[in-house]
Amino acid sequence: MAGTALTEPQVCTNIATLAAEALRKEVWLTPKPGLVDSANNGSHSDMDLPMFLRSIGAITPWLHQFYRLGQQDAAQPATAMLTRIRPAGLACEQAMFSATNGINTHKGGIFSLGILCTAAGRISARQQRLTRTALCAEAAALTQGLVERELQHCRQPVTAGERLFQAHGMTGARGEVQSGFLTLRRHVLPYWWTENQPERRSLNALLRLMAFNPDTNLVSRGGLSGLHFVQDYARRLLKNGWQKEDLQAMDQALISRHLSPGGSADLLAISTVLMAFPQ
Ligand SMILES: CC(C)(COP(=O)(O)OP(=O)(O)OC[C@H]1O[C@@H](n2cnc3c(N)ncnc32)[C@H](O[C@H]2O[C@H](COP(=O)(O)OP(=O)(O)OP(=O)(O)O)[C@@H](O)[C@H]2O)[C@@H]1O)[C@@H](O)C(=O)NCCC(=O)NCCS
Ligand SMILES: Nc1ncnc2[nH]cnc12
Repeated sequence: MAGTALTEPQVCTNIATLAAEALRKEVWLTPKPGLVDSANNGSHSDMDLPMFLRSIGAITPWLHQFYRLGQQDAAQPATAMLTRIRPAGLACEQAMFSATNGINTHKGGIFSLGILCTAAGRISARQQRLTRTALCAEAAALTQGLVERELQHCRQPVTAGERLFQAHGMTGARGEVQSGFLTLRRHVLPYWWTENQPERRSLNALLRLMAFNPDTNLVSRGGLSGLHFVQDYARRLLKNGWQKEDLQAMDQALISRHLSPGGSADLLAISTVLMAFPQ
């Protein structure tokens, strides 16, 4: 799929399929520092590639459901949509947990891709052109005020994201989606075509994500020093040029520190989906 933007009618009915394909492409991509891939399980003792594939199979029907909900409720104001789709989001999370025996493989990915599929449903129901710009703007509209409502006003932090907002002001997945995927639009998508070979293209995009994405997984596992270690390492490789051997060495460095850029892995799948659309 990489390298060719499908014609709009195909894309607007296939975005959920695109998203599932992007998740499978992400987990098979190898070598991914600290992450599950076809070579090893990265910094994870409780996840492997077959588990990720089962998880993707479980959440795929829900990605189609998010698209349909977006179509059905296209006339609803954007700010009303999160409440309307959250039950599907939570049900999708339960489907993931059932497929993984309770392991969190794609919680962040469900949120980001669920919003994106909902956005595509709304745009296509309005007979508007499906573009990266329109999708990112609609995703931002659907999550407007989410950080303020769920993080700034959070009294008792429970999740990593809530704890890290209070400790460091990190907004995680919520902030990324609410900004219309600003990290991707600024640091990843403009550089997508600098690599001609599809595998290097995805690996370079992942490196750019590790260099610039404020990944709450890294901070919840290794503190701010863990995030800065990964960002500095990735920026050095981007500056000096890299080969697969460099990523294999980085993989060992992250594994030895129990670091996993799970948020960046999610955003790699999001980037793959967005790049199937015209600007
Ligand atoms: C909206 C929520 C999803 C927010 O959840 P939470 O309060 O936990 O907030 P975050 O920490 O911000 O995000 C959760 C996951 O999002 C990914 N992520 C992290 N940073 C970013 C970022 N900067 N941009 C985008 N996405 C980001 C990341 O997910 C991936 O990593 C997880 C696997 O890694 P691992 O280290 O194993 O994670 P843990 O199991 O937590 O650690 P260990 O126990 O193993 O040590 C996996 O989730 C990947 O996807 C963050 O983990 C949520 O509150 C919510 O509302 N969910 C309901 C669904 C819903 O609302 N749907 C509506 C429409 S679909
Ligand atoms: N390949 C991967 N390894 C670990 N966490 C992830 N989250 C999303 N994709 C992942």
